[in-house]
Amino acid sequence: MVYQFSYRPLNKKFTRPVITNHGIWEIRESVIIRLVDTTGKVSWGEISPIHWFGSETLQQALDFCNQLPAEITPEIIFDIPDKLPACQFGFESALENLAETHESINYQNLTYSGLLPAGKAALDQWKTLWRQGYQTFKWKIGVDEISKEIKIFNSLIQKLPKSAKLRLDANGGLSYESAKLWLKICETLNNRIEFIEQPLSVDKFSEMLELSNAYHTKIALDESVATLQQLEDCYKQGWPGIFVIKPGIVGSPSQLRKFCQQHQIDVVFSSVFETAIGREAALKLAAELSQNNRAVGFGINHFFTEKDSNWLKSLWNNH
Ligand SMILES: O=C(O)CCC(=O)C1=CC=C[C@@H](O)[C@@H]1C(=O)O
Ligand SMILES: [Mg+2]
Repeated sequence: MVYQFSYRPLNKKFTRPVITNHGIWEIRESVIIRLVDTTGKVSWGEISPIHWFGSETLQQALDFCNQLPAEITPEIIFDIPDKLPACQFGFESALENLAETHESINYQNLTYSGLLPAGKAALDQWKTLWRQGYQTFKWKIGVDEISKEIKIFNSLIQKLPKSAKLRLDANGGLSYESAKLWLKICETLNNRIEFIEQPLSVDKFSEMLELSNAYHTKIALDESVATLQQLEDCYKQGWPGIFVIKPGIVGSPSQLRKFCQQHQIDVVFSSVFETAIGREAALKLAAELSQNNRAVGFGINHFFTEKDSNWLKSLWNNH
C-alpha cells in the first residue's frame, strides 16, 4: 500500500499564553500531515513537538517531512526513529485513521480536567469551568514565589466545592524543601489534591521516589516520562505513582499500546495543546488504554482549532 503524502506547517496563537515554570508559551507550532490512500480516502495527522519536554524540535520534524518522498509506505512510517516521537505519533495516527476499525473507537465517556491559569487568575476562572461541568482542575505551581502561591492556593481550596479534585503541576520547578512543604499542606486536605505533577526536575528521580514513599498525596511524573523510553525506564526503576502520558510526544501509538497492555500502571492522559486532529487521535488512545478513569488533561478547548474541513482545506489551498 502506498499513500500520497503532503504536509503543512501550522502556527496558532494561544488565546491565553501557557505560563509554567518552563516559561511563557504563546504560539503552538505544529505540522499537519495528510495521507491519501489508493481509494482516494484522506486522513490527517498532527506533529506537535514540545522540545523542552524532550521531544524533537519543530525544525527536526519539518526536516524529516521534507526528506520524505511524495508517496510513502507503512514501512517508512514504522521505521520513524525514536528520536522523532511527535513524528511517530502524527504519522501512525494518520495511518490508523485510514483503517475502518479505528473509526469506531468511542471516547465520549472520558471525563476531563480543566487547566486553570497560573497565579491568582485561577481564583476567578475556576467557577466558569465548574459551571461547564468540570470537577477536576489543574493549577500550575512553581511559577511564582512559594509563599504567594500557597496564599492563592489556600483561597482556591476555600472556594472550590469539596467534591472538586485539584491537581498541582510544578513542571519540575520546586526545590526538595518546597516540594515537601506542598506535600505537607496537601496531606491535611484529605484527598482533595489528586496529585502533585513533576514536583522536581527530571534528574531528581530518587528524591521523588523518596517523597512518594513519605507522603500519601500522590506524585505524577510528566516531564520524566515524556517519551516511551523514559516511561519504560521509570517503570523499570519501580515508580509507584502516577504516569502522565502525552500521546502527542510520547512516540509510537502501537508501541505505547503494547506497553500499556503489558503493564498495569496508573495513567493520566494529557494534552500537548494540539489541534482537534491530534486531540482526536490522543483521546482515542486515552479511551483505549485508560485503566482507572482518571480525568484526561484535555479539558480546555481554547487551545486548538475545531476540526472543520474549511480550516484544513484552507491550510492546503493557501499554500
Ligand atoms: O495535562 C493537562 O491537564 C493539560 C496539559 C498541560 O498541563 C500541559 C501541556 C503541555 C505542556 C505543559 O505546559 C503542561 C504540562 O506540564 O502538563
Ligand atoms: Mg505537566
